[in-house]
Amino acid sequence: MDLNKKDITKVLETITAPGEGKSLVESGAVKNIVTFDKEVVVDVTISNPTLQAKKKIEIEIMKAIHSQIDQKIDVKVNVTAIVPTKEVKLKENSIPGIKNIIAIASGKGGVGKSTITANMAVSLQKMGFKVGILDADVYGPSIHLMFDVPNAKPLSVEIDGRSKMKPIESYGVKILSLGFFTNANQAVIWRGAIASKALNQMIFDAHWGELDFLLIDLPPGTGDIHLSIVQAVAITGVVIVSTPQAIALADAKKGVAMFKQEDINVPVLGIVENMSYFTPAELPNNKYYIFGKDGAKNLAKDIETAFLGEVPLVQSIREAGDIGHPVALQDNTPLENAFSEIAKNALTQLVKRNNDLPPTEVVRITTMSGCSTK
Ligand SMILES: Nc1ncnc2c1ncn2[C@@H]1O[C@H](COP(=O)(O)OP(=O)(O)OP(=O)(O)O)[C@@H](O)[C@H]1O
Repeated sequence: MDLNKKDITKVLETITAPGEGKSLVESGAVKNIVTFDKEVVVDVTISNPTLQAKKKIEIEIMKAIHSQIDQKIDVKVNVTAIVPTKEVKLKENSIPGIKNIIAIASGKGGVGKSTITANMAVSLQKMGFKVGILDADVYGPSIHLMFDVPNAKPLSVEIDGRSKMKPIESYGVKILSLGFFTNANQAVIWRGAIASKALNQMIFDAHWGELDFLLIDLPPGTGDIHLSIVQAVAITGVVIVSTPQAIALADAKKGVAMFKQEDINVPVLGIVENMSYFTPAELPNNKYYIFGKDGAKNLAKDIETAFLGEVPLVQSIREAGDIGHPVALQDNTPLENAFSEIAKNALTQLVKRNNDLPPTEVVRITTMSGCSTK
């Protein structure tokens, strides 16, 4: 029996592309099919970069060809992951060299927004991406502490005849934090216009170089700084962090509503649930749902956004943050895996967002009573 491309295409039409709801053929995932005698080579691309996802699709294709055509066919599948390096054309206020800007927000304070930002950055860096963090948390910048560079002072470098601020690099992640410019012992005076100006400088007068991702650690709540940032840069998407506690969820909902507001219109990539349950070190199989169970998961369902994953309340996460060595730096531990799963899920949502939606526009305030992008 001679194989032909048409038969193989028909088989591939019966397989759904991961996370797409369309067939591999319809979604454009099939890049090439070569048939020769009893051999077939299929090249496909998927958005999930994990080995697991690649293996899964490879096996699915093999099984389908064997069961629908012939067991004896020698099937070779080449799976490539499309990483979101496709530059989203930011209409204006883009930062040259930065491909995706992801804001990390929470409604309530202290829910672990900075912890999630730091660990997501490390996970993405470990996957081979170029990552930067802008710590815009005016009320309590902590990224410089979590990356063990508490006293670093960014230097100025000359780029094309202009003086630029050079981010501090730690664990392969480039960092600019309001914490570099404030004294930890003084009350935070970065407020309103001063904070906005400092942020603008850290965004536009910094030499970030080439970055796949710039993560912005926002202050908690839905205040002026958020507005300053959406006016300053076009944010590709926002990740919301919440604990499962009702009061945190209510605030997270407000945060989501702000980003989804027609005039602001920043796509929400999904929700991360932090402090999902407590597991004591001496009882590693026990889970205590201190703040309630599945709250953020249910919220994600309610507001039709993706659930990106959960992180337990574990003493070592707090300790790692305090000593400036994020847990995601560990190798093959459950916590490292939890954070890398969250990073991968966020990536999948980002690829989807970049494929399906137009570039985000910056927000312009036109009247005192509201905002407008026009
Ligand atoms: N999953 C966790 N397990 C244990 N401790 C955690 C966890 N997540 C965060 N923490 C700890 O809780 C505290 C608050 O976390 P973090 O600073 O990340 O929160 P935040 O939301 O950024 O706070 P803020 O509102 O001040 O910006 C920190 O001491 C951190 O180490």
